[in-house]
Amino acid sequence: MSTAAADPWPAPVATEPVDAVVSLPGSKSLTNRALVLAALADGPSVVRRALRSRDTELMARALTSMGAHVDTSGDDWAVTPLSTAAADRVEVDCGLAGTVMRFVPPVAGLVDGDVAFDGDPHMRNRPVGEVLAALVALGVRIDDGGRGSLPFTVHGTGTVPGGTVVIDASASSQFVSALLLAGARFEHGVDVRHDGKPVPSLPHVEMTIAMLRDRGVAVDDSDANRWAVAPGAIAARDEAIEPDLSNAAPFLALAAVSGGSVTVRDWPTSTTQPGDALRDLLAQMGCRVERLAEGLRVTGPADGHRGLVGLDADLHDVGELTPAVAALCALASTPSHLRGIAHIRGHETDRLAALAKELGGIGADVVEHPDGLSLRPAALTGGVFHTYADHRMAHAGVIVGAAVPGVLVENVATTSKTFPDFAAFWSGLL
Ligand SMILES: O=C(O)C1=C[C@@H](OP(=O)(O)O)[C@@H](O)[C@H](O)C1
Ligand SMILES: C=C(OP(=O)(O)O)C(=O)O
Repeated sequence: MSTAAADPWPAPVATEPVDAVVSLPGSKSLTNRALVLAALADGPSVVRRALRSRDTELMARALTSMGAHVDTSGDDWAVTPLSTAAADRVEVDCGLAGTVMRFVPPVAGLVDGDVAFDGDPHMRNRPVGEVLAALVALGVRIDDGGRGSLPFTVHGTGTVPGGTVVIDASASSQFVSALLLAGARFEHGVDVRHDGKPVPSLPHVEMTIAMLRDRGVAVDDSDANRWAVAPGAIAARDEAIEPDLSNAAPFLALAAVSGGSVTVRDWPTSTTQPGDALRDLLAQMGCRVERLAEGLRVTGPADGHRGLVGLDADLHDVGELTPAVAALCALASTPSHLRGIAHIRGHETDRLAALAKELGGIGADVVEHPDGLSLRPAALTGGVFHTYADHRMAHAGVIVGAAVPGVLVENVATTSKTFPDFAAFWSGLL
């Protein structure tokens, strides 16, 4: 049962070193890929330990409304694939989920019927035009009123010719993943070539490729900036979802700021999740990071955040870790420079602007750059920390709030995008 947290929410302060072992919910990125692939598969699938959160429930609903079936009643979600029957006019709510807005339109092309997409107000600002233009080039009819953004309608016919397409995926790796996930079901497969500034979050493309190969799909990624998916069946799978390693960031950060230890159970020994980079980032900041039989344990410096050293890092590949990492940098005792993350201005909010404003608002010495942030040590104070409906801004707020009395996190409930009952879970650790 979820309980409504106060708004703004007084973030609990870690008055002593936290010592905790936590089991975290499943990965958003793995769950939503597994659901899409199951909907396109050659038989029924099971997605075990699926993440139950707003983004994954929106995905389950989108696929079900198009004619697949996702049974979300238990922890293991049974998926019956899409049928070839015509769908009635279907409406897909993308919420604020990039994975729904980008991954579902190629699937809609494979449905015989109209699928209308819209989402939260801010979702209309998040980029998707490259995916729509690519689908048009691959033979799908789309009406987006010439905007290249939500709302739009995909007029599916049940088949997509596919073939070669050139896109600029510098705004989001999800553009590439979207085309690859459904590409095997296009008549000629898909051959995606990227032309533009470097693709961010490339580990997420590697995650897509690994999941496709695991389902028997042939993917050629031997050339940089080119991914070719051969036409063919996508095998049904029974797969367990790993814990969400990006959502581990605030919990491991809690060890770092309190000078305690937090162990995340079931940390995979090998993974495609970019959150695995936290091991290295936290070690660079002065934490002890150990793999134990129980999971991954992070121990903060003896004097907590005062012992943290700043970070000079290019986060281009792992941009979604920026809010939590920036919060730690604001608390560190030496300067930091986070670079290579211009693209996170297109995330749930403009994260560079939001972090500069909100961390600055509680006393951080932070400078916003076109592609990053620099932070220097400063004494932080309490105050309201706005989240802009961004779950990871809420994570940043609770991290600084664990170290600094009087931080009030506005709309902490927005964490439900990728984590059920976050505020209650967090309070239980402090
Ligand atoms: O494919 C995915 O599951 C994701 C890709 C990344 O998106 P961008 O490439 O837009 O950064 C990441 O930030 C997002 O949280 C999840
Ligand atoms: C960028 C993110 O989400 P989305 O999948 O909505 O793009 C994120 O979770 O940090």
